[in-house]
Amino acid sequence: MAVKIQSDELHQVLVLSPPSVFTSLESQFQNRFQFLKPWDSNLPLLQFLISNAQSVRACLVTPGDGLAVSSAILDCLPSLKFVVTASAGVDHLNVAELRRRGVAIAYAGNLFSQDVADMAVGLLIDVLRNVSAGDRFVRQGLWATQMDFSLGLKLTGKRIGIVGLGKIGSEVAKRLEGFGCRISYNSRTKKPLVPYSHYSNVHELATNCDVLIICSSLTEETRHLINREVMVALGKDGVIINVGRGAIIDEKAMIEYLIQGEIKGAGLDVFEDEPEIPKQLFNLDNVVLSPHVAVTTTESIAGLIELALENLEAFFSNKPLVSPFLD
Ligand SMILES: O=CC(=O)O
Repeated sequence: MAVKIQSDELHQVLVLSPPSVFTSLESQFQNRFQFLKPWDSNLPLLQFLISNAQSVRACLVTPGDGLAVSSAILDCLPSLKFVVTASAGVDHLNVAELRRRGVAIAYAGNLFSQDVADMAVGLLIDVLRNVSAGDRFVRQGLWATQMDFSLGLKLTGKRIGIVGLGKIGSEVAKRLEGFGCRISYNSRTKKPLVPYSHYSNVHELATNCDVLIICSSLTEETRHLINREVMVALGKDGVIINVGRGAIIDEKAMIEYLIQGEIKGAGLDVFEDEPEIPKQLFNLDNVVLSPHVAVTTTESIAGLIELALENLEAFFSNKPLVSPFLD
């Protein structure tokens, strides 16, 4: 659906993060909004904001660029009333501080859920059936000379533990039911209408599953939720898939356990200190690595731009936001 232009006025919007999905598709915002881009200036960020952004009311941010929307930044933006993030997760925003300052937040909501769920299943099949490892084996010319390519593991019938049964987790469950898997989940409270087994304790979930799929958001409660004890409970044939946030897993412990064979394998789209990846992971054939792209498809990015435009239009027209982040 095309966004209707409400007025001829060109609203200024600060793009806080360095060149991103928003700036690569800037032409779609033109005639409606004018981007203010700090990185085009030689001034340090805060100085740029003090000199140029005093009247800016809205800004766009993307996660994963190491730039948290800190109090120091907000202090330089006295007129800011609206932040749009290009993400479903909001762990890069200081939500409490934004709330305190009366700044509204719009986010991607459920826009990416199906794509992320597809990726989780893709990573799981890859880890279990050695898809990427097989690709390396063939490309390296080893097929004709070596007959010992490792056996994969069957997906059908696997006991899947979903950590965080929100929209993404539910989409993962739906897909894996189709593969004949048995689904359980961990969340604070049991969901009344859900047919899957509920474990309020992630350790118990791991004890009763072959695979853990991390779909939750990163909060102080979920940081390092998947720790050594949970990995030991998952066991030597256990597989971990992470499409949530890197820091939900104790990454150092996981790498140690992957090397020692204490868990079987992992499929990882997110990392604790991304885009910095621990080098030990590069040598592990039982790990599939992905550069935090579970959310990004051509279709999802088109949807994201449309959503950002609709949210900006709603904000500047004093209408309800299309995808407000409400906690
Ligand atoms: O990880 C990506 C997102 O939070 O949208």
